Amino acid sequence: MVTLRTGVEGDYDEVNQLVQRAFLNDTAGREWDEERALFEPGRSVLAVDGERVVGHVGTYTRNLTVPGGVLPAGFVTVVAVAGTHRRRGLASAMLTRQLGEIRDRGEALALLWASEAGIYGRYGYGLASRRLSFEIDRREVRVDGSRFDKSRLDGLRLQAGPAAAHRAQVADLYEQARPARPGFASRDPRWWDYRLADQAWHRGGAGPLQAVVCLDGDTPVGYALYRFRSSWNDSGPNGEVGVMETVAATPAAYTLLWDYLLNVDLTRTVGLWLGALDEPLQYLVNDPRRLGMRMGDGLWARLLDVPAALRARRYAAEVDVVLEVVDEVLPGSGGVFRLRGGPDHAACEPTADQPDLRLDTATLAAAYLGGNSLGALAAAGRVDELHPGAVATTAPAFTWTRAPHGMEIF
Ligand SMILES: CC(=O)SCCNC(=O)CCNC(=O)[C@H](O)C(C)(C)COP(=O)(O)OP(=O)(O)OC[C@H]1O[C@@H](n2cnc3c(N)ncnc32)[C@H](O)[C@@H]1OP(=O)(O)O
Repeated sequence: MVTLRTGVEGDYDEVNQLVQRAFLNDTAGREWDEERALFEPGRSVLAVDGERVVGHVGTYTRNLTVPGGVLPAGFVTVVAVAGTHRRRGLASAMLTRQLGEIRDRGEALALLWASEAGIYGRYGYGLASRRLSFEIDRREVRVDGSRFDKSRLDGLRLQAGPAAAHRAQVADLYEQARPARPGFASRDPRWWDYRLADQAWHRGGAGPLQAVVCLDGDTPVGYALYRFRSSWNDSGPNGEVGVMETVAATPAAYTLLWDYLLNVDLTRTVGLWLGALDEPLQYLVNDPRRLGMRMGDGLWARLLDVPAALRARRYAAEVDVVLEVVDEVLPGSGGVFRLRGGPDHAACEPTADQPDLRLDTATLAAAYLGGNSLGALAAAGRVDELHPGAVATTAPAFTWTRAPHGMEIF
């Protein structure tokens, strides 16, 4: 008989074996130091068959940036069920229990990256951000100097080297940028160990992790993390630059960093898999079509305490609306709520007033980070307009200056 239990410290190795098998990974030669340090056993739900671990869902404790605010969230991870025990409801049982536990800790939302996009909608998760990936034929693309005032680059310089050598500068810059970008997550030292992990298997056939830091005088104002992949063919050099993340405090720093990344001798391709939907690069180059952009799904969000989540963010325009939120998985998390918000305030409480809009919790989650328009969701039939005109007055408030950006898989 399969039962569920909370994880304990000694579970890591068996859980990890289960997870690696479920993800079809070849584990030969891999060490797990960075991943092990992130394991929060008391936040894991395990399915056990006798002594054997046959299922697992995990949660990390981190803070998430939302439009105009930062809030604690449950970062859901390593969901796996043994091949011998699938399609009998184990993942559903673990994921539902986990959502209740996250809510009981006072975290207003859960967040995850989905291995397959068909899995999580049934549990009330909505696709809250999308990513733009780039595969750039770098010889065809250049930063277009005619599009900006080149004098803004005066005084900037670059330093490049192994990422570990630049860790302090990179972490400081990320920390400065984090509160302003919805989708960014807090990174304590364990998360930096994980982010900068550089064993052979982390490299995926490319070289060691590199950093390039942009300095204004002596002040760091931006960085990029990347790897080179050396390659040659009959025509000569065919190397790649694989960009992991770029963070810049100013447009000038961003411009100089990309100019550097696009101009590495002996490379032909520059790739960025987890770019933002509003990645400024697309507005900076001579030939955006050659950036090889493709859209994919990003962060999935699940609201657990609707009023707390709606109070935690700010709104691009003044809004006063009554929302009926339908939650069939966790009925206690749904209800009718009045939201009053604006660029510098937000209040949200249950109300007995008549709703203006009715939507399910996954639809509200999809709009929550500002990455999807309520108008577009309404056009898909996912929002019922109970008060004429309520979509048009509410939708602008839920947008934000920048698109939500999930820059790292957790
Ligand atoms: C946040 C993350 O970690 S994402 C990683 C998810 N894990 C993986 O992809 C690893 C490989 N896959 C697995 O380990 C398992 O197949 C899991 C965890 C995805 C599902 O586990 P199961 O115990 O089989 O799921 P369970 O039996 O509870 O099924 C729940 C529902 O999800 C559906 N489902 C399961 N897997 C998938 C899928 N890959 N795509 C679409 N639907 C799926 C089932 O059909 C079922 O639907 P229903 O409610 O309409 O009947």
